[in-house]
Amino acid sequence: MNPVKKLERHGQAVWLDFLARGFVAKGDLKRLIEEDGVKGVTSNPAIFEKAIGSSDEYDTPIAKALKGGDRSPTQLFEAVAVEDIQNAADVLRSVYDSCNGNDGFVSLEVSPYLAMDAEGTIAEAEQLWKAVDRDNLMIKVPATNACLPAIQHLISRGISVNITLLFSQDVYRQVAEAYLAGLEAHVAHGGDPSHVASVASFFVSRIDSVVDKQLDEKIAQANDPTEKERLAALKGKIAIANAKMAYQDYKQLFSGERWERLAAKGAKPQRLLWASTGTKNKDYRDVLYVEELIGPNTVNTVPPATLDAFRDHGEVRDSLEEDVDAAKAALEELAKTGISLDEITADLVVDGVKQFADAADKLYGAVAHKRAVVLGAGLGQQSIVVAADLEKKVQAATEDWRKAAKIRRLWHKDASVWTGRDEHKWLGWLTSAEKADLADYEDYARRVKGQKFSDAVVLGMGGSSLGPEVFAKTFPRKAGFPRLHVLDSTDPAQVRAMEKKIDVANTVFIVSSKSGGTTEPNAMKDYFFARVSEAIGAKKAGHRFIAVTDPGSSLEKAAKAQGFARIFHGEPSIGGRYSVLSPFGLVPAATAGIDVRKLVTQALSMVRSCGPDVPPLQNPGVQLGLAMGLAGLDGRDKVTIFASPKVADFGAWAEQLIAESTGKEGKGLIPIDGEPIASPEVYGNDRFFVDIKVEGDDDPDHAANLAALEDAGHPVVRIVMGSIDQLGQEFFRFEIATAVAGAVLGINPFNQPDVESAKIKTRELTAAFEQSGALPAEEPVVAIKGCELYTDAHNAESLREHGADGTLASWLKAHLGRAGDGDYIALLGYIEHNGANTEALQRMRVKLRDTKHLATCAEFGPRFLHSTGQAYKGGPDSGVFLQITADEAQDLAIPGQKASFGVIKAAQARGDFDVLTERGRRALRVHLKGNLKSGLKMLDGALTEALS
Ligand SMILES: O=C(CO)[C@@H](O)[C@H](O)[C@H](O)[C@H](O)COP(=O)(O)O
Ligand SMILES: O=C[C@H](O)COP(=O)(O)O
Repeated sequence: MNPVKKLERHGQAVWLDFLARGFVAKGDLKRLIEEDGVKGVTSNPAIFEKAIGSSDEYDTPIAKALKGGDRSPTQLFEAVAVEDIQNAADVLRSVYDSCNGNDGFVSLEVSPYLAMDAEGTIAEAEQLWKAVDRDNLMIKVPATNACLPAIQHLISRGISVNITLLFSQDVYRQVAEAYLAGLEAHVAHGGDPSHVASVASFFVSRIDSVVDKQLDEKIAQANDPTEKERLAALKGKIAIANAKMAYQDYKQLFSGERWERLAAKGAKPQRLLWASTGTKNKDYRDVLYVEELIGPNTVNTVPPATLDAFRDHGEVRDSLEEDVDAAKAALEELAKTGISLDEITADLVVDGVKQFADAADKLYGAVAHKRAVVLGAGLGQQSIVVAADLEKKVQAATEDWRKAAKIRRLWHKDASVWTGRDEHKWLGWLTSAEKADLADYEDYARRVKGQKFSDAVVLGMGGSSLGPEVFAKTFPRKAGFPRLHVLDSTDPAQVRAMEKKIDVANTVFIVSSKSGGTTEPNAMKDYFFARVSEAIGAKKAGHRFIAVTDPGSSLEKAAKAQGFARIFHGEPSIGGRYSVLSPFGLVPAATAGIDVRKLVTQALSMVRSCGPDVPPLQNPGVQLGLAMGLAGLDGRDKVTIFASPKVADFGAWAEQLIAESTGKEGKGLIPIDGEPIASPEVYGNDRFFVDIKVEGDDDPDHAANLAALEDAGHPVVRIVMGSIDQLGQEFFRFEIATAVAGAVLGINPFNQPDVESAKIKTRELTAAFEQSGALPAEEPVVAIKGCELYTDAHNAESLREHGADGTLASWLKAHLGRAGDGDYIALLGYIEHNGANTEALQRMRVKLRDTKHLATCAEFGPRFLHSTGQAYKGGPDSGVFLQITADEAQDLAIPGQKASFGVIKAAQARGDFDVLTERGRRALRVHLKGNLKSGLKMLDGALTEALS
């Protein structure tokens, strides 16, 4: 008779420690049931990893699962695993029925990531139990300290449990106790225990692997041949002895009064299941861990190779209760050698969890990859090319992030991923897209459309304006909806220009401020509220205003008092620069008629791609963040962003995110946005290039330049969006990447301490104005025809030492001469942000870059104060700043305020400059007198001279 089948007569059930889709589908499982009397199947993360990860067998089922809509790797894995388990359970159903529910089980394990989390284990076990929905299912739960209560709880709910990763006799007793107590609770709640089954999976061969190794070490150290022999005699014996002793416990635990009470109600004993029974040591019989553990009411789950071997040459005898005394003696003998089985078994649990987590990482990585292949262009594509040394660092960090489960910890809001301060309070953005109330946005959009507004203007700064600005500039105007504009300035000319651009009587204003207390949006609100009141009457003016602000802010109070049409609440656990996929971005988007449902649905695909279940290697956000952060640590800290015409404004949003998040404590990344691409000679070795384009935005010259940069050894990241509808994906990719880069740099990416200090300085200056009617007087270090130069004594002295005298060019030359390798030069213009002025600054920055071969920034104040300003003040001391201010051609009063827009802007420029100089930064202010256009021309000329 087939030896496998013979085991049945000895009361032992053979289960198969293997599962794969085709194996069940092609009838192989059925054959083993019929021919070998196999009575069950066990699966574990390693088994699924082999089945799914190492074959293409699951490509079609995964693609099919994705047809119904995108899903996370966990959901995809569960979909295919549940189907596999159901199929196996259905094949085993006849066994289950013929054994009266005492056998014929198939086991599915909860995620090994939850091995230390009882609540998570319970939730997942209950969900899997429901999803598989088969009587002959067992949910596998590890026998960790944390999960013992979960075992008891699940049993008490009538869920059949296979307890896995069991090595020690002591823990086994606790597991049996959990089962008994769980059954008692089940009965107490009126449950029928005859429907509950359980096995305790006692791992065998792994014990010998470790014990034998330690014995070998001792044998090598021993001098006495008898001692060597004594030690050698224990090799290959301990795992079996340990299992035999556990079986003796089993007999005790499942007899006696307590048990009889449960048995009388139909309870089944929790059988011991021998797991890890494939022979690892080639010197041992390949059927060792089957032959030596045969006994009634037990299970042995064997891998296919062991099953084949046993069928071929296995010998059956009642071995489990043979020589129990010898087993006991072997364990005592082992203790005398100084090898601690308790320590070994405790370590094996930890190691077992790790092994399964490693397998799960591989499994989820494979599923994530298959998902990405199926989604194809539905997901923004990313490629990262870096030089070999940086690549090695990225690889090492990827492995470190995997081992330390950092992406899961990030999603679980574990502040220790960063500095361990209050980062956990600022992670609301991880789930903001998922929580978006799409029906409400759609309803709101319909109402906006109904009003037939000509324009919509967002009044806000930084995090409250840069996202909406990308929407406004990326999406074409939607018929029937207002044209979306953004105003983020206190520059009088800019405010006036916006007023001219719109039909004030027919415009909806979105006042956006998380804190509600920011100076600029409040000033802009007061200004336009007065203009609208003039146009349509004070009573109705509020109907044209919407507020987006965090609950309870001063803006909310004002909005209520002024009768705003609607107040949308932001989420206080989201910092401004991470808020674009929350009402701060989505309200303006909906106002402009952008399909918010599509935007969010698309964004969620990237959320899933960067999710906790996507290991670092396959996680695009983590990969980008690691590369960016590690390049930064290597001195390539100028993250230079090229954005193709269709998403040209993306860099302005990304630079705030990167600069404000990372630029602090003297560390950080300096984003460089808007520099036109050039050939490699003009760049230093401090660049990290990120190129983002929309499919179809092809420019062969740009592509050739980028390829040349890559060839020259610069790190180059290429991101290709399938369409502008994928914009939300890119917002999220960069958010995760920035958070990851922040962790690499060792800073808190969610605060902005130096933005606050400039705000304080500005408030002090405007308060002085309110009191005296003028800003405190200041003396230029030199007044030249057409301009005045300002700086602090320290900078002035240094500049004079470097040759600054009576001409603008000499001061510029001295100032720029202080910039060396690895530095950047920033032009900070407190002037109208318009086409002509942008062109003027761009001309100057390109000249600077091409002559000095340094990175350059061209920014407009006060907008950049809420963005890159953080890094300029708080980041690395590598900036050389040229602030540009100008006479106000025509100031603009703010209704109800003493200070005008011009005064506030001047105070902001001075506050900004004071903080820069107080921090010892290299800074010079040029104040242009008279006509701005001529002033900028003069500055350009002086710069050319200074650079010649
Ligand atoms: O726990 C059960 C069954 O309950 C098994 O699936 C168990 O995970 C496997 O037997 C082991 O993981 C296999 O271990 P090993 O042979 O790799 O040491
Ligand atoms: O980036 C954020 C800006 O400083 C604006 O802040 P706020 O939304 O609280 O007005």
